[in-house]
Amino acid sequence: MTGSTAQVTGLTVRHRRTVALDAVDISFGSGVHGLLGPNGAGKTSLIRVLATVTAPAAGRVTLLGRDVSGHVERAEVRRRLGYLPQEFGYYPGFTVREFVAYVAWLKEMRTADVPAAVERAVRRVGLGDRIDTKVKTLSGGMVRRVGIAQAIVNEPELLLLDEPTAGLDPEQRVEFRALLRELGAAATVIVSTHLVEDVAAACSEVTLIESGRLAFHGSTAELTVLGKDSADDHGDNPVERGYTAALRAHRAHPSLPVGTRR
Ligand SMILES: Nc1ncnc2c1ncn2[C@@H]1O[C@H](COP(=O)(O)OP(=O)(O)OP(=O)(O)O)[C@@H](O)[C@H]1O
Repeated sequence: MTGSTAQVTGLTVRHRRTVALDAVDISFGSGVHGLLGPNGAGKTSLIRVLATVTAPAAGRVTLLGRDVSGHVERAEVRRRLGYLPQEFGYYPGFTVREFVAYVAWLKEMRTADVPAAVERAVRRVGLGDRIDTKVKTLSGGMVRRVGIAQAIVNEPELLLLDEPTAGLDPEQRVEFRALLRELGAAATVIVSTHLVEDVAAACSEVTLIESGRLAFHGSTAELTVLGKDSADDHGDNPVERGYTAALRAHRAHPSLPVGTRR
């Protein structure tokens, strides 16, 4: 892994009395990173901090070489990142082209570059033939793909996708994983998912969060080995067994992330 694109140290996020992330240290370099963990583990909280949507209660966040506690740095970083929120809002009267172009404008892309960038992003998510369709008339899975198109329109160096495969049918998921691998060749891609198959198929690195702490950070191959070495056989495939083994090891010794590489 070369230099880190996103790094957090001592990251603490609170939602009123709930501690969503508890002094987490982690860094992400180029490639596709899967973010896994049980419901309520803190995945969305981490992605929202990396997207500069939420300010942490404590800790330092460095994205694309900039400390984003300053608003000038934050504005610069926002132009260079892409973000698909878990619940993504859109203007229903907009066509796909209008909506993705609107996001390009928000990211302050050069006006002359926008039309071609919009067409390319929409084609990459397989919606080229729907580009002039109103978003509100599309299926849930297609709307999700519009969400991915708006996240990649500026060819981001850091791409954050919160459950991008939710609502996609099996064929779309397979195509989407191929797109993820392609995007990960040039950028740092962080994808939260509940589907261990997404991680096995598309991610080179895995970060497992549990109760606001890091339970595992390493390569997908390392997680798989953990599953092979495990005495119990919970899970239908090697990565699922690795996931269960890492969670159990973390629950037994919560202060020791398994496989952590700095
Ligand atoms: N707006 C909020 N107000 C209060 N508590 C919140 C809020 N958002 C998240 N939380 C709490 O923070 C913790 C972490 O939530 P987060 O959404 O980051 O988890 P997650 O891993 O993304 O979960 P899921 O897999 O269910 O999407 C949970 O205990 C959750 O209940």
